[in-house]
Amino acid sequence: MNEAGVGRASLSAARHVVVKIGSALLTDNGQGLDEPAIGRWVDQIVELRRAGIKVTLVSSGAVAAGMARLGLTVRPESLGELQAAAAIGQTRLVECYEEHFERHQCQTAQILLTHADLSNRRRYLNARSAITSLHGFGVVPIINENDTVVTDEIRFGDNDTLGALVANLLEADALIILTDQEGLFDADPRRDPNATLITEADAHEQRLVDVAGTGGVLGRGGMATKVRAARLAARSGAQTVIASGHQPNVLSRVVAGECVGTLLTPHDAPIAARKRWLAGQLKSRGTLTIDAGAARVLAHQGSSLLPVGVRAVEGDFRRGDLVVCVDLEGNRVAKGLVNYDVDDARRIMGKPSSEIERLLGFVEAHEIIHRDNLVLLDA
Ligand SMILES: Nc1ncnc2c1ncn2[C@@H]1O[C@H](COP(=O)(O)OP(=O)(O)O)[C@@H](O)[C@H]1O
Ligand SMILES: N[C@@H](CCC(=O)OP(=O)(O)O)C(=O)O
Repeated sequence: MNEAGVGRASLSAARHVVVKIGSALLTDNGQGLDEPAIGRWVDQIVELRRAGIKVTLVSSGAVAAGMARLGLTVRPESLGELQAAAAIGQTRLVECYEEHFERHQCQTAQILLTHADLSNRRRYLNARSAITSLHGFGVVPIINENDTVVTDEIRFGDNDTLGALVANLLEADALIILTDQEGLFDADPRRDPNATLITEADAHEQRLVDVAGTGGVLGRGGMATKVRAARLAARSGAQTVIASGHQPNVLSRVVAGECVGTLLTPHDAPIAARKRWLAGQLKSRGTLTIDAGAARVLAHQGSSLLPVGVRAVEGDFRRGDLVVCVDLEGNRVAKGLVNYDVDDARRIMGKPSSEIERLLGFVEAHEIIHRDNLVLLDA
């Protein structure tokens, strides 16, 4: 266990885990769902629940199941056909889980989320309270991306990212990513037979990004999105384990603290819930260019951003929207919720806060972004 209270041993204290099962694993050689394997994961999830651990499942497999039902052997390229395949497959996917959970008299619920659901604070909180209520009823939530309504610009695409954001949303202790490999290797084992397994690392180590490659034919993101997911999950203090879903009793073994797969740990204390929500946001509505002094106090003193530190304003945003702060060289420094509409922000930029009233006729706040609504970005 390290100074942040993480490590294999602490996994045995986990009370809520998010389990993500990837496409590469769920499909039986590309021939539809591997239903017996799904049955085995369900048995393991039920085991965890009997041990008093809440489990939220993030499952891929809709497109793969839909392809099998449509008799397609190649993943469709057109968005419409992919969405159709997902719509057909999602019902089969959830039905399959339901049949297996019913063997244990355990109920399930389907939740389909889009990026917009997690980027709008109200919808985010609604999703959280619905999932929390499901756990209160003893039901296992099964989450997937709502593939039939998303377009390329607004999709998570891979379910690793979705799993991490769900771990943030629910403040889960761990994100367990089950895939078709034993874990993260120091090279893609499908290409390099000498690749060795990384058993444990800080999620933020640069070497992880260097070794994580893309996915296979059925999976979307490969290891690159799993490492990114571990970093996102770390923001709410969750540890991530990447492990093979083919290993017998993998879930119980991970939660028992056994050395299976790759453990990626957070190195910082969890940040406030609101900041975690901010950290998960992908779409910004504008950019504030800030001077060197402002960049310094944001990064080193945890200060709010005042209008006086803003040099330029771009975009089309309203009060409350998410904007990115860049320094004079264009490096992304922070993102946060802005207190003024774009035109007002332009009028007050570079000015002391004491002049806001004279310039606008009202004062919404002295800061252009309050530090509670601001999160720093990794360099
Ligand atoms: N360094 C690495 N270690 C392990 N697997 C890797 C690595 N780099 C790339 N991969 C590939 O990532 C694949 C798993 O990702 P992906 O196909 O997206 O699966 P999933 O659908 O389970 O998310 C593996 O089959 C493997 O070939
Ligand atoms: N939402 C998609 C899953 C996307 C996907 O395959 O993601 P991943 O399992 O992370 O490679 C589906 O259900 O087909």
